[in-house]
Amino acid sequence: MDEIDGYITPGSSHGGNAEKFGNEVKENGNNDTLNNNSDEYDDDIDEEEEIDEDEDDSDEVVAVQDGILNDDFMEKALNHLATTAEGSGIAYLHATLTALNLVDISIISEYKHLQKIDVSFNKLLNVECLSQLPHLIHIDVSHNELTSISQLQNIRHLQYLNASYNNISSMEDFSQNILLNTLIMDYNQINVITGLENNKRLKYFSAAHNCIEYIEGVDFLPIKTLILNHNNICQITNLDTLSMLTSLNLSSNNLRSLKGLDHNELLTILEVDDNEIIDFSEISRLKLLRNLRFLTLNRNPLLQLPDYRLAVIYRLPFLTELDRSKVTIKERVAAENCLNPPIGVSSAREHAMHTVYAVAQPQKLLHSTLVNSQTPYPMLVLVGPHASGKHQLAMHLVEELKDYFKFALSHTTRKPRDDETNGVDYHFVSLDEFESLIKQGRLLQTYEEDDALYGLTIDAVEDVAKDGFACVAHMELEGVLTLKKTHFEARLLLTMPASPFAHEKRMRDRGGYSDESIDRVLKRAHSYAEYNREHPGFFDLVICDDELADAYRRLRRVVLDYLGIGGEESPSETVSALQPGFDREYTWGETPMSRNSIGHLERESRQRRQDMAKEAVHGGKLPLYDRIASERAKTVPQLATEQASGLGGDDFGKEIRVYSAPVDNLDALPPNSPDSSELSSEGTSSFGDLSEARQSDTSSRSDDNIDLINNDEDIIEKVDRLDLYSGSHHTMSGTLPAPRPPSAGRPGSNTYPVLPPISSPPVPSL
Ligand SMILES: Nc1ncnc2c1ncn2[C@@H]1O[C@H](COP(=O)(O)OP(=O)(O)OP(=O)(O)O)[C@@H](O)[C@H]1O
Repeated sequence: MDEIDGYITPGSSHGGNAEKFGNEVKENGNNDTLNNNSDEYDDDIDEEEEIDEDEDDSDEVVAVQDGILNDDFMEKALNHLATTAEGSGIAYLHATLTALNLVDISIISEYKHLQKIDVSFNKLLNVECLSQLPHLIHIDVSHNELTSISQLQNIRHLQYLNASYNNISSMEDFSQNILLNTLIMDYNQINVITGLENNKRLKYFSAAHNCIEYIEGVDFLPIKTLILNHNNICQITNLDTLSMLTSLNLSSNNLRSLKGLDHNELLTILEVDDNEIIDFSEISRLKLLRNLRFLTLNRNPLLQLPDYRLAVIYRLPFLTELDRSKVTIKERVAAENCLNPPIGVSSAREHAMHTVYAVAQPQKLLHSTLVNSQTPYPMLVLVGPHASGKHQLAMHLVEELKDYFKFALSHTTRKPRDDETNGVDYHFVSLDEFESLIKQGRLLQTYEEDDALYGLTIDAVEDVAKDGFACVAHMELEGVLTLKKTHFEARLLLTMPASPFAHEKRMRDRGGYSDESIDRVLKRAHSYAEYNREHPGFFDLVICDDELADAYRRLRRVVLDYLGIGGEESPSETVSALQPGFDREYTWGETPMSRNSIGHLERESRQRRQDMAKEAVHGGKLPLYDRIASERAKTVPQLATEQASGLGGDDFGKEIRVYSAPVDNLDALPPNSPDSSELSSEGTSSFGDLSEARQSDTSSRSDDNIDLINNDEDIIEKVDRLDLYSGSHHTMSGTLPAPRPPSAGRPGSNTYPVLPPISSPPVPSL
C-alpha cells in the first residue's frame, strides 16, 4: 500500500462500522434527526474511530450476490461519521466497498454526502453513479474493468482519483476537476498524456505501466511527483517547466540520456532503473541538480563499467543513496581518491605503477644514472600549462645550444598537428603501443590530457645521455611530480605567459581551441600559479613573459649562465631573469609569485647572513665564509680522476663516462662574454645547481671581490645574491661549489654540482 499525501492507496479498508451506527444513521443522507450537540458528536466520532481500529481486520468480506450492491452491504461499507460538506448535519462520509465482486453500484448515488469512496478490486464496467455525488473528494476505482472515467469529469471537488488497473485507453478531460491534486492512472493502456492543462493543483501524477512514448501535457503544472515508469519513453522532454518537481520515476523506459532535467532544481529523487544509460557523461548531466539525494540506476549498461559506484558518487557528491543503498563516507573518500586524486596521490600512484613494471624487467646500468653517487645526471625540465610555449622554448634552446643539450622526446597518443613531425616533436604512437611501453616498464612518468597520453621513456633520456648531452624536456606539473619520484633530479623552470589575457590570445592565435578548452587551460594556469605560491622553492626558476621571444631571451640567459658562458645582456638583466618573478608582478593571482618565494625563515636567515657579512667587512669574524673560502671545492674532472684512481669511493666511473667540461675551452668564449678570464678552473658555474647560475654575474665581475665592498648596500645586495638559494655558495673571488648535505631523496645527490656534459665543447656562436 502506498501513502500519497495522507491517502492510503490502493483499497484502504474501513468497512464494518456501519452495523454499529446502522440504526442511528440508517441512511447517509438522513442525518437531520441526529442530536446536534457537538460534544456528543465528538464522543461518537472518537468511539467510532476506536471501533474502526478494533473491528477492521475481523470483518468478514462476503461477496455480494450477483455483484449488485444493496443497502445491507452499503450499511456495512459506510464509515467516518462527521459533519456534512454543507455543515448542516452529520453523516457517514466514507464508503469502502473493496473486493466484493461488484458489477453494479448504482445504489450508491443515494448517499449524497459521501466524500470518499473506495470501490477498488471489483468488476465495475462503469462508475456513472459516482457523478451524482457532488461532494466526492476522494475516489478509488482501481482494479476494475473500466474503459473510461469520463463520468467523473463533473465532480468539482475531486482531489484524489485512483483509476489504476483498468482498461482505460485515453486520458479524459480533467479540466472540470480543478481541485485535483492526485491522479493515478497506472496499469492502463494510455498512449498520450492529455487533459491536465487546467489542473493547476495537480501535485502527484502517476501513469506507470502504460504505453506513453513522450512526456507531454504537463507543462507549468505544480507536479511534485511524476511517475512514468514502464512506458516507452525514449527521452526526457517537456519537464523544463515543472519547477516543483521533486521526485521522478522513469524506470523501465528506453532512455539513453538523462538530458532534459537541467531546470528541475528541486529534484530529490530520480529513479531510472532498467534503461539504456551507458555513459558516465549522462550522470554528469545531473551535476547541477544540487538537491538530488536518491538515484537509482539498476540494470543500466552503465553498471558494467569499472568503478561504477565510485564514478557516480564522485560525479554527484550530494547523493545520499545510490541504487537504494546508502552512500558512505568511506565511499566518498574512495571516489575522490579514485577519480580526482590530489596531485600528490596520483603522482605517487603513477610512480608506483611504473616502478613495478620497471623492476620486473632485466636491470642494466644506465648512462643516465649517476656518474658517481654525488652527481645527478643534468636534466632541465620546462614546466607549465598547455600552450605556455614550453615546447617551442625547449626546441629553440636545444637548437641553439646543440653542443650541450639534446631534447628528450616524449611519447604521446595524441595526433600530430600540421607542423609537427614524428621523432622531432614527439614519438607519436597508438594507444596500444603506449600501453605496451607502460607494461614493459619503459616509462618514467605519464600524463593524461584530453584523452591523450604523454610519457617520457627512460630510453628517451638514455638516447641523450649516451651521447654525453644534458637533457631538456617539457611537461605538465603532474608529470613532473612523478618524475621527481625517480632518481632523476631535474631542474624545473616554470614558464608561462605573464597574464591570462596573453595566454588566451596565444591559444586563439594558434587556433583549434574551443572556448571551453581555453577556459580549462586558463584554470590550470591559475593552479600552477597557486602551486608555486604554496610550494616556494619547488620550481628552480619562474619565467613569466607574455612574449615568447622575451621568455626565450630570459631562458637563454639563464642557461648560458649555468654553462658559464655569457651573452650580450648586462649582468643586471641576468640577475632579474634569475630571480623568480622578482622584476615583475605576476598577474595570475592576487599574490605575485615572487612574494612567497622567500618565506620568513629564509628572510631571517638572510638577515643573519647580512649581519655576519657586515661584521666580517668591518673586521669581525665570519665563520661561514671563512670556511667556504678555505674549502676549495673539487671540480668534476678532479672528482673523476679521484674516482678513477680509487679515491672517489664509487666505481661507477668505470662503466659510465664522466661528464665534464674542460675548463680550457672557456678561454675560447667570445670576447663579449662576461669576463671569461675571471672564471678560474674551480670557478666555473654549474648546471647541476641552477641556483648557482643566478649568482654567476657575481662571480664574473671583478668588483664582486669582497675586499672591494665599501658600503652596506653593496654588502646587502651581494649577500642577498649569495643567500637566495641556500645550498650553494660562492666565494666572492670566484664560483666555488661548496659541499652540500646529501638530499634526502638519494644518498649523495647534489653534493657536487656537475657541469653539463661537453665531450668536445665548441663555443656556441651566440
Ligand atoms: N611526458 C610528459 N609528461 C607530462 N606532460 C607532458 C609530457 N609530454 C608533454 N607534456 C605536456 O602535455 C601538454 C600537451 O602537449 P602539447 O604538445 O599539446 O603542448 P602544447 O600545447 O604545444 O604546449 P606548450 O605550447 O606549452 O608546449 C603540454 O603542456 C606538454 O608540455
